[in-house]
Amino acid sequence: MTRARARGRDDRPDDDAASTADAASAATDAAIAGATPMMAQYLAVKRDHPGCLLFYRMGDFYEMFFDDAVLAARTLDITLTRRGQHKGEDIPMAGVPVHAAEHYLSRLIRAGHRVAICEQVEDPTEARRQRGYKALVRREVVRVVTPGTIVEDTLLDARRSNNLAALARADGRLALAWVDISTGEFAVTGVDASALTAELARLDPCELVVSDRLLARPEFGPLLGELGPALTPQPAALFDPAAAGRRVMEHYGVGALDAFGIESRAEAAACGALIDYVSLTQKGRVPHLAAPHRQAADTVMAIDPATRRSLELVQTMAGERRGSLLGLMDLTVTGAGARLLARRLGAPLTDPAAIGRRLDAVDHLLADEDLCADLRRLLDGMPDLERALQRLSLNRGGPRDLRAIGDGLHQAGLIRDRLTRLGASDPAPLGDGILPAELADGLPALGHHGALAHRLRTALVAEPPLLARDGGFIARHFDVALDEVKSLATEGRRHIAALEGAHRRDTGISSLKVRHNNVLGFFIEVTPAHGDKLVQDTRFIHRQTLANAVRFTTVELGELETRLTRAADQALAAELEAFEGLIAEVMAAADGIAACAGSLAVLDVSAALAELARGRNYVRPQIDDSLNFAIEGGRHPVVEAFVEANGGTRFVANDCDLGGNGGPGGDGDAPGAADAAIAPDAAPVAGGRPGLWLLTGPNMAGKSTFLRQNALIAVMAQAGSFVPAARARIGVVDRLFSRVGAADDLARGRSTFMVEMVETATILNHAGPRALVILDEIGRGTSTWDGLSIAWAVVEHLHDVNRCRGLFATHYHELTALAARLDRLSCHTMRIKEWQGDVVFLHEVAAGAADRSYGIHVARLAGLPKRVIRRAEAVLGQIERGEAGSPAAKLADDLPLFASLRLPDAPAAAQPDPEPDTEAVAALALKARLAAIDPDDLTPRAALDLLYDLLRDAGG
Ligand SMILES: Nc1ncnc2c1ncn2[C@@H]1O[C@H](COP(=O)(O)OP(=O)(O)OP(=O)(O)O)[C@@H](O)[C@H]1O
Repeated sequence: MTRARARGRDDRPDDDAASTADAASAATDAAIAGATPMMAQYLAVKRDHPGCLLFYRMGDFYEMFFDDAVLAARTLDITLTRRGQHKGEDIPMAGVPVHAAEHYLSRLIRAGHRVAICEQVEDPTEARRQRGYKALVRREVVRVVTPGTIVEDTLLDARRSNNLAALARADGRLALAWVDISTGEFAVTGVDASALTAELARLDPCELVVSDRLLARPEFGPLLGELGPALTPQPAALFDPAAAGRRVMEHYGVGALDAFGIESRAEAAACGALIDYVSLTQKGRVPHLAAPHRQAADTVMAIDPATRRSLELVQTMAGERRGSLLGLMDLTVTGAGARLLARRLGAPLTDPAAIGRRLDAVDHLLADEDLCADLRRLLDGMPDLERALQRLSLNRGGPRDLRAIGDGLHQAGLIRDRLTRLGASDPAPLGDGILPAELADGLPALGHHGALAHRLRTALVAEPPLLARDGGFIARHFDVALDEVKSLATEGRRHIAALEGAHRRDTGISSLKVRHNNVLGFFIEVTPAHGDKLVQDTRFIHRQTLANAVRFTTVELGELETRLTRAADQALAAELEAFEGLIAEVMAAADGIAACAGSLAVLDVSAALAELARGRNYVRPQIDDSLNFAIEGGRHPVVEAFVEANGGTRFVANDCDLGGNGGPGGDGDAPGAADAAIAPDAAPVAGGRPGLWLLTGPNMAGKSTFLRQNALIAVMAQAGSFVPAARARIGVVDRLFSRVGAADDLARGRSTFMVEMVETATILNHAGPRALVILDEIGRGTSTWDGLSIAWAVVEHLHDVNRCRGLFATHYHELTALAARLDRLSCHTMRIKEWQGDVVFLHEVAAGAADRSYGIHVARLAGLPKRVIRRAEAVLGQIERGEAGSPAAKLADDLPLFASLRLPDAPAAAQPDPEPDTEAVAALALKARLAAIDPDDLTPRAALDLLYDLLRDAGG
């Protein structure tokens, strides 16, 4: 469903939508009436699946007609042709071969389309036998492929979740439910309208199902419309809370929703709508889904979409995983581990005890290097249990998935053995070798599957084919009857070889061969030179003459073939029966297998984070309920890796202390209720510092890097990872805001400055005392005075109203004057050294304020022409010299901003808004222009032109 479609409904009442749908349906009915039987069947199926491209099965092809064909030809770059006529007009047609359909499907889905797969549901020969030569084969849609309902490996990214979400509203409350069909995870949460975009940004669903009625509401339509092709409107009836609740209870066979912690009718509606939608697209077949897990709204750190983007948590601004925080941190060795790590990083926790549990596991595996290495070795190459299970549960799996489950469960047993062996053979570095809860709790799920693993591994050959219909996947000795049928087939092949030998002897043609193809079956082939000889021989029946071969058959060969085919059919039927039986055994253990897969993912993530901490020298953060934010020797994880990988200088570590005096519960050193989460060897880090740092310093000195690294450290720590620092103590951050770097949003008609202001407004309206706010160069996108005024007021607001922890980087050095008045604001600067007229960036953060920006120095480094640099230096010199008592100072004096500096207690609204002194501005500009002239550089002609210009500008 496209954005245009979704948008189009925004301002349309439901009745109109219904009447449009009725009109479309009436038009289709009329079209069906005049069509050939096949076209009538096609049009009827198409009518029943609005909004979908229809893949209509014709023999070995899926064919598309009319507009579908035109669209598919354009998207897939395939030939657009014609097939017959409809109402006197050619029917456009495009087709894709069935064996390559997945490839084309993936491209259509990625392009935002939905595809209904319409299969032949009876054998064409049977149809003709029953209903005559012209009988039309029955066809049905067996599945609707949408971005959120795919499970095939070729269509999925192994290391990314594929969330399908549903948004519901009931009794004025909103709820979001989401499921990853490829893994079976299912969760639901209540959500505030104000937090909806943040929540959707976290889940990053590839498809969002929403009722058309909700979409028609002005407060949701445009907002959700921005999700573009991922939006799937559905009739409001799908979201009826009572019916949806019943659907959930039915699906799980429970009598009440309390078992899942589902609290509101909106939550029930979202869960039920999701199950219904899956069932609709899978034509009644719902895959294995874990029971919905209810996530309380405040258990994860809220991070809005702009912050996620600017911090490049899971992908860079350019959309790459490489170069993002996840790209750096992801040392997992399994797809399930990678998906779990991405989820954790996207949703850092806020409960110190839960974070501590994760950190304990990392700590343990960091200390026990052997265990960590063994786990990673055993996990490496582990099949994707979750996804194999889901494919099997949807009847879309193959023998390879069954074998994957057998191998995965077997490997899980080895991992369990290795974990329980701990203490007996290991030095047990943490004292007694007892596993931390995060790892120990997963142990039971890893066991108990030995018998099933053994059965699957003995039933299936080591490398089975992808599709069951190809046969040849059941191992020898698994089924005596099958072995017998198979030996018949093998024997038959021996008989054929013997027959070939006999015919060669009889005819004296040594080049005679018995061959096989799909059209003729088995046949005898000789070269044309020997053809006549066999034609004369009555035992040989002529079948075909080609340029370089003549083909025959014999009665004996025909009989042998029949015996062989029968044996092969029997063998395949027996294999398919065994296949179904094995799937049933796997599905009976589905919950246990899913739990096992979950435990393996946790182990993979814990071991990967331990490996990361070891390799990069990260430390365990101390997380508690205070309002501290004390980082000693912090580093930017990604920039550090980049600087060091490129043979540059070492990354300079910096402290950041936003300790929380003055805030609620904000005693700097009191660890609060979360002592359990504190690392055993951690000593308290100094607390009680002001909450807001104003950071000034030259361009390129490392301000943005410093800002970002502190935000990233908070994310990493609360996601349960060690952090790049010498020591870190963090009172949980409940919301993270970052406005770093500028980007315009032309698609939404917003300029760079507008985007900056919208994002700043979000922060000022939502940041509470537990938030961490990172603001970089607010106000730079407009004129100097406007920008400075805005930055000034923003700092005051953050300090007085939001009272949050924050870092504010700016080139407006004038802001440092605020520190005298705002007690929680302290000034810091990036240190540099001036040496022989050059500037050396030390990348060190120190107390104090910068006096200049050295922008011209950076411009020189960037290679601006010498002439421009000289001119810029002259302009700057003039402006700086003119500061005292000059028109510039007068101008500054007149501005309301500085007036408020002089009278800090006067309410801002009471200040008059004097007109700027335009004459002073003109005089200043003229002076700057004159100072920038280098007479030796001018030709006589240019000098004359300049003189005329100056006279004109001066009004002469
Ligand atoms: N602590 C550090 N140690 C080593 N190199 C650093 C450090 N911080 C920053 N750098 C290097 O300096 C470069 C510039 O840093 P950054 O973009 O943070 O500067 P900035 O002060 O924000 O600049 P601007 O004001 O121009 O935006 C980085 O790309 C990085 O290579």
